[in-house]
Amino acid sequence: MNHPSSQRCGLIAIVGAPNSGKSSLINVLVKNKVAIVSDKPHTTRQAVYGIVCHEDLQSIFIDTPGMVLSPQDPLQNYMRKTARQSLKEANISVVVIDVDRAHHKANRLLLNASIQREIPTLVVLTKIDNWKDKSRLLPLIESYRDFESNVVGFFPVSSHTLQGIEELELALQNLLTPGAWMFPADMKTQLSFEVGLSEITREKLFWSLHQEIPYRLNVLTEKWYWRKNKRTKQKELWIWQNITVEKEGQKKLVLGQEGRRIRHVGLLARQEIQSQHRCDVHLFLHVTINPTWIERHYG
Ligand SMILES: Nc1nc2c(ncn2[C@@H]2O[C@H](COP(=O)(O)OP(=O)(O)OP(=O)(O)O)[C@@H](O)[C@H]2O)c(=O)[nH]1
Repeated sequence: MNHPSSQRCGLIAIVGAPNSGKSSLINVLVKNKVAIVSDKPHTTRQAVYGIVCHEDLQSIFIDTPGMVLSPQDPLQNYMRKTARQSLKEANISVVVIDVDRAHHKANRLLLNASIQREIPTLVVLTKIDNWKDKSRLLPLIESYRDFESNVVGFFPVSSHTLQGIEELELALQNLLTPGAWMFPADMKTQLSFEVGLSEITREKLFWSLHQEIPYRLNVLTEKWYWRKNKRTKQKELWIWQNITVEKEGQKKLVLGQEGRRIRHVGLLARQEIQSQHRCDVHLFLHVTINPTWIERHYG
């Protein structure tokens, strides 16, 4: 690590409407998968830190849950509070706007909240790979003209093609202020090992299930340990996870016909954990019903 006196550091909140592309952006900025991604809203439930160190600089990106305008249950309430809290803690904010949903009410709400905090605010217009005709971007930026004098700038990007990412990285690095690093140089996220494992399985469930059900379930890593295989002498990771749903019908959907869906989810999760930890993985998934898990967890 460099000498603390030359270090610069910053907590950068990534906020935006649900499904706007916040987690995808963080993964690209961190150059590591720290946050799970899916095409369903409310994939991110808690603040996830993605930490990047470069020369004297440490950027700590906070992935936040999509801004819920009218919370319908304690989980959505918790998600809304988490997004607001992250904005309070941060010293830089990035408001992520999906170009195809540029006028989502959350965008202006978050821009106002960030500007009120008097922290540098960047507007990221993401998913520009979806637009062949880039001249459409100008009228979009124009429609946010009233914020122009209060924001650092508008940054059109794509987390898929990486277009515009370098410009965004440079702008963010220039905003980091002198201060000792908050995390060790080799740390990529604050999530614990077992929460990271649960998130991988939750992502595969989000991919595999239809709109509403993924949101109504939870994954908990109940037990895990490393073991050395006596025959191969290689280390293995053994994991037991519990998937909680609210109703019998949801359990049936998670299991799928003759258990096909849960086996597929298990296979995808196992493959990702194996490639992350470069070892054999044994993953056991169990589904239980608890009609009040959301109230118990978040109420
Ligand atoms: N075409 C395109 N799709 C993107 C881009 N960034 C994200 N997506 C897609 O948009 C969807 C949502 O992405 P996420 O990164 O999970 O969005 P999020 O804002 O973190 O979502 P929540 O946590 O649910 O609020 C996924 O299907 C992504 O693959 C992009 O730059 N281009």
